Amino acid sequence: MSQYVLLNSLTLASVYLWLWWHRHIFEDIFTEARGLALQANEGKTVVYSVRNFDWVPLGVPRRKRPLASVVLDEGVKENIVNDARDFLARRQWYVDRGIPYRRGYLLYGPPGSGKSSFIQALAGELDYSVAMINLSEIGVTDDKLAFLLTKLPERSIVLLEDADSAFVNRKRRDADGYSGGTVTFSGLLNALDGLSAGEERIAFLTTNHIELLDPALIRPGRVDMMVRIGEATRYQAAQMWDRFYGDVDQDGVNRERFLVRLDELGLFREAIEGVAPVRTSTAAIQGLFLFNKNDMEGAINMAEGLIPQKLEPEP
Ligand SMILES: Nc1ncnc2c1ncn2[C@@H]1O[C@H](COP(=O)(O)OP(=O)(O)OP(=O)(O)O)[C@@H](O)[C@H]1O
Repeated sequence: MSQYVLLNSLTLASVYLWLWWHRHIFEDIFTEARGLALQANEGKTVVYSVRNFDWVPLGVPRRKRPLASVVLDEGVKENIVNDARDFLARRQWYVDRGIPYRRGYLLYGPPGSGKSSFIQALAGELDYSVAMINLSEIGVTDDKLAFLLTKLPERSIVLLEDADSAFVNRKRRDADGYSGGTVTFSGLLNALDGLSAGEERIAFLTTNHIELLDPALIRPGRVDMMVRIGEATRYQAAQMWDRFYGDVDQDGVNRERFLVRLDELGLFREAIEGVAPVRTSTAAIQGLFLFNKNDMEGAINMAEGLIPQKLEPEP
């Protein structure tokens, strides 16, 4: 029996010795696995969403969206991209002054104007992932938000969608003491600058309802830059045309016809007192061009469809 125990101990000792001797193999395996994972995600943007109390990749990593594919009004994209780049280059500046290394952006405007698309493209450009939370979702409570922000995936931009819902919830909570299992105003502020906020972070908040937000949000570190991403402008319509038909409309004659048609429809006219201006979204223009792939004439003829129609009530 004792011989058996001795043999077992010797075997165990030699296994440990072998493992210790070859410990670099495991380091190599981990390094290689990490390298392979990085390689697999090269040229891709990982988008994380929340499942229970964790960040999980949403589907497979997407091919990086080129910044050029998001058409914002003149200079808007460049301003934000330059600001983010400048922030990333100034880490030491923040450290030296003991300032939390954080930057916050608020993008607001109507649906379908390219806010989310731009954030995804920016993440790709900076080689970051996107960690996305929809604040209007039931179940995303203050505690959960705070917890999730303590464990953001490495090199990720945090995207807080529907920021206005935190303010709507505050009103609801003030009225009946119940927040309905969603994030409150103080929960959002804590997430942005409380202990859970972490030392290092780029956050984007988006909303369709700027009028519901509280000015307390606009403080350095919480929101440093506010940008309206609005309805399509003439400049954007022209740029989008070129992206879709530029190779077949090299002299731009049809682009001009398209823009004149939009002018006739009153799309870019200034608001006149008492009359709401007619506007359309960049998403709608993209839809029109997708429907008329390789068919410029079709796109011009169907331009009227860009004007939002009022839904008639059912009889
Ligand atoms: N400015 C734009 N440039 C390029 N594509 C756009 C633009 N705006 C909208 N799109 C297209 O329309 C669709 C919706 O856009 P996106 O989700 O980015 O809009 P959003 O402003 O974030 O909307 P929401 O406020 O409803 O979240 C996407 O397919 C996107 O490619």
